[in-house]
Amino acid sequence: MEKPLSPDDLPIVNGRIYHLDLAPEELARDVILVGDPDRVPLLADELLAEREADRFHRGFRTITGVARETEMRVSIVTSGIGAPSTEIVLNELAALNEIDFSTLTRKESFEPLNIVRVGTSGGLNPATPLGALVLTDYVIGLDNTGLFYDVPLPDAACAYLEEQARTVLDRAAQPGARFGGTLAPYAARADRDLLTALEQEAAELGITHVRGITISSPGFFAEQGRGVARIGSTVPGLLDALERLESGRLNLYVENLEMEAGVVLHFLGGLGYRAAAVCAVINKRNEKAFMADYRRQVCAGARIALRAFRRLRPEAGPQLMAGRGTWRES
Ligand SMILES: O=P(O)(O)O[C@H]1O[C@H](CO)[C@@H](O)[C@H]1O
Ligand SMILES: O=c1cc[nH]c(=O)[nH]1
Repeated sequence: MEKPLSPDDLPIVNGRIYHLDLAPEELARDVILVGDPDRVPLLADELLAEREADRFHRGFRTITGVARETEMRVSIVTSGIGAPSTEIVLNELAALNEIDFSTLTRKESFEPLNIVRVGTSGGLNPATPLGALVLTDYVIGLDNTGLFYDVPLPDAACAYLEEQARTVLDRAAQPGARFGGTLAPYAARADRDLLTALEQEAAELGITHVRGITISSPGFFAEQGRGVARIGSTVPGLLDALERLESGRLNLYVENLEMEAGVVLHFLGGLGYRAAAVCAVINKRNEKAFMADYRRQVCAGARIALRAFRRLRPEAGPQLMAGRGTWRES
């Protein structure tokens, strides 16, 4: 018999997972993951008919309820900013889904979660307008969080992108830079069915969108080509280098730059969950433009995610409240 997990392996406090402060029954099978905790109530107000759970701990807000339009249960969860914070959240979501909290052992069977990151990003393709939604087809992670998870390469395109990214970053490194040549990009891809469903829903709703390659950086400033006083950059021409990246047979543009999609698609793909990312372009560096109010765009991203979940699981049907605090999940 499997040994139960100990609290230092998986901290659970009063039946709730430590950072998210959630109990297993408070998590829906379909999840929208957002960077900003304030985006959780924004999307809940806009999209949910009823709320079941509303938790907030260590900056992570989660609201679970039933979506007005699809009548399906959904959890809207905060990832926080960047791969390290996101990695904690993803592990806790997987634990909520896969661990029996009463015995602290792994369940013999469970349904995979469906998770869509709905975020904001900087646009890299001059042809893609401000406010458009980028549906990530492939992602290149520049963080090293993903490197701690030895996920097999999803396909040959990922191998090609990793090689390309390594080459352009090495070439663009500042000569003599202490860390030049040490960046180790990893590639991952969105779940094919989820991506197709998102694209269909965006097209059906007439939402401006594009499918492309996303770059996930481990930070916002030097890691995204922004200058910093007094400290040099390891890769000063980062944006130009990324724009030169060739996608080979994929024939996709490098569309956007953000901070979480890499670890989301890499880690969840490795678990066999369905994962995708939809990020609004809120700035364009070539136009010196920045969109401070992007509420309409993230609501549109979340709406196509909800409709995509319904497209993937039409058999789920309306998930109405069966009694206070108890839900029928299919
Ligand atoms: O709007 P969110 O989802 O937070 O996403 C983007 O915004 C943050 C940076 O401002 C990073 O988290 C980046 O990935
Ligand atoms: O430029 C941007 C805009 C949003 N999010 C990012 O990570 N970068």
